[in-house]
Amino acid sequence: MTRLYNDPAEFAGEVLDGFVAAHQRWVRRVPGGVVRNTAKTPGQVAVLVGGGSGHYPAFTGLVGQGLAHGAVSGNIFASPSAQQACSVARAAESGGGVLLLFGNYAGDVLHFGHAAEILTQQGIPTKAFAVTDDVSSAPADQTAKRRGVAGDLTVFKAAAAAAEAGLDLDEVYRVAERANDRTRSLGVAFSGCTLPGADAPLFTVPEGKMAVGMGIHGEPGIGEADVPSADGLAELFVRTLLADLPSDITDVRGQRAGVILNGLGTVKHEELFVVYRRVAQLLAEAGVEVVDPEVGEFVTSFDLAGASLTLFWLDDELERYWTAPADAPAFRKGSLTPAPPAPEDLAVESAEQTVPEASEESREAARVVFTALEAVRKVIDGNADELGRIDAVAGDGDHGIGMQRGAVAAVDAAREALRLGAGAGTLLALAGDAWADKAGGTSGALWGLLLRSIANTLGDKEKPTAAAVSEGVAAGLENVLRVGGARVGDKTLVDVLAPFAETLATAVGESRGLTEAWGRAAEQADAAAKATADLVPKIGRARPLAEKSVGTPDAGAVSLALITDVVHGVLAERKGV
Ligand SMILES: Nc1ncnc2c1ncn2[C@@H]1O[C@H](COP(=O)(O)OP(=O)(O)O)[C@@H](O)[C@H]1O
Ligand SMILES: O=C(COP(=O)(O)O)[C@@H](O)CO
Repeated sequence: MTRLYNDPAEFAGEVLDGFVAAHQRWVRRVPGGVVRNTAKTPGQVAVLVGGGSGHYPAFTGLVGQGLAHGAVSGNIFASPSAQQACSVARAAESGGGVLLLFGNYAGDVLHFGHAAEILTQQGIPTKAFAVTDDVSSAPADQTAKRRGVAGDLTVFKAAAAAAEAGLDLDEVYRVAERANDRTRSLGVAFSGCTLPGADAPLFTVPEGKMAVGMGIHGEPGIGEADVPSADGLAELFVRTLLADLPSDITDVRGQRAGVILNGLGTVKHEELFVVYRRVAQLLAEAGVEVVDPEVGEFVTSFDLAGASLTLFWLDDELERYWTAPADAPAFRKGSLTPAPPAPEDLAVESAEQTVPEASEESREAARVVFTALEAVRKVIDGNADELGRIDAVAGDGDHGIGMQRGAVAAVDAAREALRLGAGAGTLLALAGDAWADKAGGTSGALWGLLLRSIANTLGDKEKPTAAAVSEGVAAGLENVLRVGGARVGDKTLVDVLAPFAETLATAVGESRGLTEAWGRAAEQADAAAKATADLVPKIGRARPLAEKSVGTPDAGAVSLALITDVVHGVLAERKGV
């Protein structure tokens, strides 16, 4: 149980406030996260790490000399937005480019990837890299599909030490890639975690059993076993990881490895030491020489009772970076010369917002779009708990909360845009950007993209026609497919968006008005959302839990169908746009 909180919605922000207040020697707060509070080294690559909140010391606790230059911090269990990553990167960079490092989760991949594009376009060369160390989340021949868990730390540490050593961006990226290729982790859990404000755990593990292959969001494991002794757990960990070696290691005898025994929440240091005692014996028996082992909490999941073991197979270069000194709030090694405090004022510019000139017809349409967004906010509010419940079956249970944050932000941005006299296109674009920024997560990125795609075809000059709306939805579908990489049948919101876009285009092609065409498409969307219950997920967080998800519809598909339905209501009331 997470007992100490104020307003659960404010939890992530308040964690950051307290963390910064307690660690001013290392960090300062900037919009989107934290950066080092020490002077920059001109020309050094800035290594930024990031992800959702709820995993301390990942990610903010790893900011400091020898480790990350900054951390981008999302809401609980939801990736931060591209806007947040850009803001932290601008504050942290010092002319050598930026490397963004994060675990391999759809939302993180989308937002950090987008941030890398934006920053590079703006003249800050930036690369993004996703860590994939969790052996239980995909087979050895599909390592790119694996999740990032406690092995985040070995990759962050190696890349950051390479940056500190003066390597350029391409070289630091190469080191991150090499460290990731040589990192493997396995986790287990004995009970689930409860998010602040929730009255039940996100998942449960039967009494006396442990979930094997547990992820850091409490994604249920790939198997279940009786709770073993401490030695039994050490044996499971070591046996599994020695059977999943990097491709360039055939014999472990004589190899050197960094080791992390990580507590995921409520497992005590004493228990970890008992497990580590046997891990060390087993590795020694296998002929593996352990270098700088770490036993403690490095990536957590609230009150999840669980642990993970990470092996980091070293070569000379990786060993140099693994053992290099570091000084961060939650990770210290060796000794280094303290850098002077940051002298510069990192205050981020906040420009007065303006909107492009719009025609009266487009401003009239903007009022309808605003009403539609308000209706979206209401329907999401009313269904947030149910969306969270559906998402928890095979995901991380945050879909309702994420959609709520996005919809609220979109309405606020749209209200401000109306006040400034925006046309329909600009209003929807600003609403989409705010949605992506405040929601984070996979659906935040995709909803931002979808709204922006529609906004682009509406523009601010013409009265939006049914054809323009339909083209915008089609462009949105194309962009979601391109960026998200899902296909129809993968059990995502694409399974609703595709038939919705197709039905809308057909009905508009038959010269139906927007309201009627949208109504037909919304009916189709509702049926398509229900039909996702029969599908087996092939992408995203639900994939490793494919069978568990059958019988429950996809959360993102359901929320999209709800939204198309309420927007139809608004159009019908207004007799079309
Ligand atoms: N690659 C993808 N393409 C399209 N939609 C996706 C993709 N991955 C996930 N989704 C959608 O996102 C929904 C989950 O949204 P959300 O809970 O906000 O994300 P997260 O899993 O990042 O917490 C899923 O139910 C699914 O509909
Ligand atoms: O939750 C996280 C990312 O999840 P998304 O599904 O990508 O939003 C974060 O905690 C791990 O970085």
